Amino acid sequence: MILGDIVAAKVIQLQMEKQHISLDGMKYMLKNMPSYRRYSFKEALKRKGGLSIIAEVKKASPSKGVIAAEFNALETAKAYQAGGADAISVLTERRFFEGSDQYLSMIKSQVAVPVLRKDFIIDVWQIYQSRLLGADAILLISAILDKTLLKKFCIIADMLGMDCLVEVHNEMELDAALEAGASIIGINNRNLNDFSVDLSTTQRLMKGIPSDKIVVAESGIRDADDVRYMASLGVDALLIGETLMRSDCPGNTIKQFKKAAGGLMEKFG
Ligand SMILES: O=C(O)c1ccccc1NCC(=O)[C@H](O)[C@H](O)COP(=O)(O)O
Repeated sequence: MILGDIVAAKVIQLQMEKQHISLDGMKYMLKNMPSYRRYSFKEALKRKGGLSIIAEVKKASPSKGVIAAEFNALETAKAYQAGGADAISVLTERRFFEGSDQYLSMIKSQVAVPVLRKDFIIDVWQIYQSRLLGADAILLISAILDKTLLKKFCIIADMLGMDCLVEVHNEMELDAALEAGASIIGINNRNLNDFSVDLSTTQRLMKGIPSDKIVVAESGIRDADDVRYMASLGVDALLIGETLMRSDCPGNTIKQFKKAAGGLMEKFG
């Protein structure tokens, strides 16, 4: 029950972090600090004749352990940008992914594409914190938020000028995301409870998503064939972590993937 473990650890972490800075303290800082340059995550994902790629900075994961032993978050993000990534996802969760809030701030200050904060958001405090760290967008996981919270979190993020990628893995979670008014839906091909990956999850759930939504296929994309498969389903964007982290030249891999998707779109329109 890994998702439950991650959330339980997050509750404890938040109890400690909130002792250092209150929600009001964060609101004060947001009002008084100079704003960073913002980039629209949503605009970056809209199809411009090809699939958009969200490239993920991911040192480790619960399913794979350490993915990148020689890890440099900033250099990885710069390589992603150089390869044409449309947005960069930064895992900030510490215990299970070896992420860091500092990676997000550092990357935000050095790249000129939208930055997504990838964490397990369960509290309003984290939404304000994401904004302070420099996020252009945040991940909201439907499986760990009830409908009311999901809607409330989307509204707060919007108020703070951030987009939400609302992640779903089944029909029930998709209904909740749509009810919450999500405009960017992430279909996670990985079951977060048993780690199994099935790319046909995207194919199945795509059918229930209205055409005005932006769809991101997440997890398990390994090669150009997977990219072509996703492009054939009509998704707008791909979220890719492990494959890029393991690549000797992630920039080239992004270029190859974009070419693979572009070729298919030219062929089928
Ligand atoms: O990646 C995991 O093992 C994992 C386990 C439990 C909860 C979340 C998990 N991953 C988060 C993600 O959604 C992925 O990092 C992201 O979609 C990229 O996936 P991949 O390309 O397969 O690295």
